[in-house]
Amino acid sequence: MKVVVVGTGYVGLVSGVGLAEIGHEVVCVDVDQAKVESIRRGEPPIHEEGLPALLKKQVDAGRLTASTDLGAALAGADVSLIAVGTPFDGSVIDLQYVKQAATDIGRHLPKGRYHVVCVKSTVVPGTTSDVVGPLVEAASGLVAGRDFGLCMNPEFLAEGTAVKDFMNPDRIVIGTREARTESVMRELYAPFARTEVVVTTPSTAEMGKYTANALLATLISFSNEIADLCSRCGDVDVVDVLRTVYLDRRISPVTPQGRVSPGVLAFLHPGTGFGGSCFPKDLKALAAFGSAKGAMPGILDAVIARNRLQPGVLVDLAKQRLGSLAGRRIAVLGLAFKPGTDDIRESPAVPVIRMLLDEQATVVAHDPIAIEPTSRVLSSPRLSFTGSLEDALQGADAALLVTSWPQYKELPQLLRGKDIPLVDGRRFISPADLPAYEGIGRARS
Ligand SMILES: NC(=O)C1=CN([C@@H]2O[C@H](COP(=O)(O)OP(=O)(O)OC[C@H]3O[C@@H](n4cnc5c(N)ncnc54)[C@H](O)[C@@H]3O)[C@@H](O)[C@H]2O)C=CC1
Ligand SMILES: O=C(O)[C@H]1O[C@H](OP(=O)(O)OP(=O)(O)OC[C@H]2O[C@@H](n3ccc(=O)[nH]c3=O)[C@H](O)[C@@H]2O)[C@H](O)[C@@H](O)[C@@H]1O
Repeated sequence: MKVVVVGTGYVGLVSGVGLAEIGHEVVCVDVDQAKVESIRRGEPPIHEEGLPALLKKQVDAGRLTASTDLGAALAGADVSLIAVGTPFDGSVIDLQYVKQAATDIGRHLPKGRYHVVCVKSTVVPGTTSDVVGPLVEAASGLVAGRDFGLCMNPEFLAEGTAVKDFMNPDRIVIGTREARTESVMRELYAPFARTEVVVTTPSTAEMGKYTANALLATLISFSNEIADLCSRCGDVDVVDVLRTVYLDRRISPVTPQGRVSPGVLAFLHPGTGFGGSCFPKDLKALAAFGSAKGAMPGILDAVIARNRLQPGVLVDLAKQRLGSLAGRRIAVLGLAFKPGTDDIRESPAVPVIRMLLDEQATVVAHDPIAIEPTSRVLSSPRLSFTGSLEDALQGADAALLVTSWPQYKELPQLLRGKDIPLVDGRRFISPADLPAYEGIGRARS
């Protein structure tokens, strides 16, 4: 099939490369000329494990091309996937990019063939049917469901593991009211024959995507709230508390050997809170959407509120350990919102560093790949960056672990014999491996 992906960010580019890998002819379209040129060279504009090799392979094979010319790209295409950003504008979801993409597609909709317009961006219920469909109809003069197909197909990949996630989907959700569109989408994903497919309405698909993110974020804030209670109890450690809870067959899967396996535990680590381009904005957009519909999204509001507190919890732990932070040298370990990416959007490292600077501390920030984007949003005469973990620890009064980069597993070895307490914002290091350890959700040592 010929597929056009509109918007070549994390979702668009990874989906495009993945669809090319399973045999489709893909054109990645973006308004950003620099991104298009980078993709044409076979160089991903984003950091994502496995993407450079796969992109190069598909570009070299001629299965994936990139363009700013949507009209040319759409000629002869079977499906277009809208994968543009859907930010939160402070009060509601901002659909300007989705609307523009829908209108642009409508203007160039292939005539004389059944083309499916599919929304992959995360959008509030009703967007595909009530916004995208009418805009494509208005721009094309054609009728949705009769002349062209309309579909919502949410994406569940996570940054850092995006390629692996796309190539091994847990489920495929096809939100459409049309049998013909369903069969086009089934053909698109036919190589993922073993994956469960949920066929439903576009609005249900939209709501399912938000609900998946909202549940994961709720589990994180729930764990963090319990962690806060644990830290006030003395001799209680949240890690074992959560292990006790989540090793329950009603929550976690049972292996063929009959043992309950970690399940959701494999994902959950109490800590500095969730960041990234999705959980924060999706939770806010869903809560705002609910309020506008007359619902009372109290749980969603509480999830957001708890998350705002978490960077401060980490800084407070450092203060409890060191007393005043004024004039102290603090190593902040990790800037990316999670390991495996150089994305710092809504990273808790940013408020952590701001709070440390407000406390008059001197900050040396370490990250293997996210220094450049962070230095564009944070600067102070008391803030420096380094790509060397040893340099970050040199002369530090304390180290604050914010992102669980695998190389931080070496910290017990690097800190041996040094009087540098580690304040673990991800419960990433075993307390037993360090003489001076503070961790979120654990009575103070
Ligand atoms: N980042 C992630 O891990 C995931 C994101 N999502 C959702 O997918 C959507 C896209 O997210 P990201 O890929 O992170 O966004 P992004 O911001 O990385 O990329 C969006 C791209 O769309 C381009 N664009 C904007 N308007 C355009 C237009 N009219 N025509 C062509 N290109 C246009 C931008 O230049 C940009 O390259 C969002 O709704 C997000 O919530 C869903 C699952 C995972
Ligand atoms: O809709 C999206 O954009 C995506 O959002 C998340 O993916 P992502 O934000 O890339 O990464 P996650 O691994 O979910 O982590 C999000 C944030 O939560 C934090 N987190 C995660 C787990 C945890 O226990 N505690 C915690 O604070 C991470 O450090 C990170 O800051 C979801 O996991 C994806 O399924 C979804 O497709």
